[in-house]
Amino acid sequence: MRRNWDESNIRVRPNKKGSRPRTKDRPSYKDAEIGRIITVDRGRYTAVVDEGSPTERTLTAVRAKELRRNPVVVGDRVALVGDTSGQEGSLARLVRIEERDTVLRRSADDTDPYERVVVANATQLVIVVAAANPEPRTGFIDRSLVAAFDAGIRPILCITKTDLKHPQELLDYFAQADVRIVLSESRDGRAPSEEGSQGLSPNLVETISSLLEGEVSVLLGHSGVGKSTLVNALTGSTRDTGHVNAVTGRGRHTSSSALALQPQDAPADTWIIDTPGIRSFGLAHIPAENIVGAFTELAPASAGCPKGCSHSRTAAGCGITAFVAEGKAGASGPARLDSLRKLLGVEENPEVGSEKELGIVE
Ligand SMILES: Nc1nc2c(ncn2[C@@H]2O[C@H](COP(=O)(O)OP(=O)(O)OP(=O)(O)O)[C@@H](O)[C@H]2O)c(=O)[nH]1
Ligand SMILES: [Zn+2]
Repeated sequence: MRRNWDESNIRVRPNKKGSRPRTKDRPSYKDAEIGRIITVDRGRYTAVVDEGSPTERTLTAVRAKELRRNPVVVGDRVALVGDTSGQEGSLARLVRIEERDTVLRRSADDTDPYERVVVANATQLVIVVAAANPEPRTGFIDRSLVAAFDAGIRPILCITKTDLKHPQELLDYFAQADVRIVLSESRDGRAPSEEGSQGLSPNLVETISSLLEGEVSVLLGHSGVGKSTLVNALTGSTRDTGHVNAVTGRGRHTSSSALALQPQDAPADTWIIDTPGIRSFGLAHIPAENIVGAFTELAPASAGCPKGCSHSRTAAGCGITAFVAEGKAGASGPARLDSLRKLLGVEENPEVGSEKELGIVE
């Protein structure tokens, strides 16, 4: 059964005439201020109101009863009432979640379709992997691409540590796929955390910054790939203190699973959402056609499949299988199709098919 935590699941019962509920059931909160949620921490929400205006404030809020069980997540735009001064000790009341443009979701794993909203209103998913140390895993990247496709947000693959190794295999693997790839490396080939290292070059940081400008970008990556290095270079903050407008005074590693940061000198609508608690996406809630759809170079070939085709190795008349066999998906076609089958759960060889790398933590 598909269960949603999304607000779309909560329906307001129409009154007898079938019209909208009476006004008295729908407080309008005309004086409410609209803010963006930047952290969620044990029932306390941190929001920035009036982004980019001279009166920009970061404030703490608690949810109002009328929100019922609707989760409020990082990236949400919310209506706030009560004490919205943002002064120390002040507490606002969060009374409404504005309609979301996008919703990035995940399941706990690939079998339990119980899904959660990870981040709202993101426009890009930046998948960060290292060229080496740790070795990149295409399965993880493909899985993340599926999550982005399902959410309708643009994926960007950022390959770090290219000073250690040129990521030729990865570039070949994604040669036919519709995904933007950015390479990042430290200037002098030394780990940026090393004493005396020159870190990332200003040009590189500028290139990446321009990709993020005006976007709400979710950064996702395994531990050690250089995500903090990147976030720090982009936001001008230092590790563990990376923050926004220096107002909340909280470190990066709160118990929250995501945190929105604002790069220095970026337009007010530019946000980077770091996801320290999320290592990968379970895909159980995603329909098969969206898993196929994320494999952009293979998906069109599914038009030639019989109805309900599993796209497995033995599926009769599978258009994708034929497309790849004819070499039309390029040299990486067979490897991409193997990966697609794993994510679809139709890989006959369980040795290959088991994807036990999820390691999702909260
Ligand atoms: N050679 C090289 N090392 C890098 C590069 N980027 C990051 N590193 C090093 O890789 C190590 C991990 O980088 P972090 O930025 O802490 O990685 P992270 O992904 O944030 O890891 P967690 O904080 O564990 O989530 C550090 O020693 C960095 O200095 C790079 O481009 N080249
Ligand atoms: Zn097929």
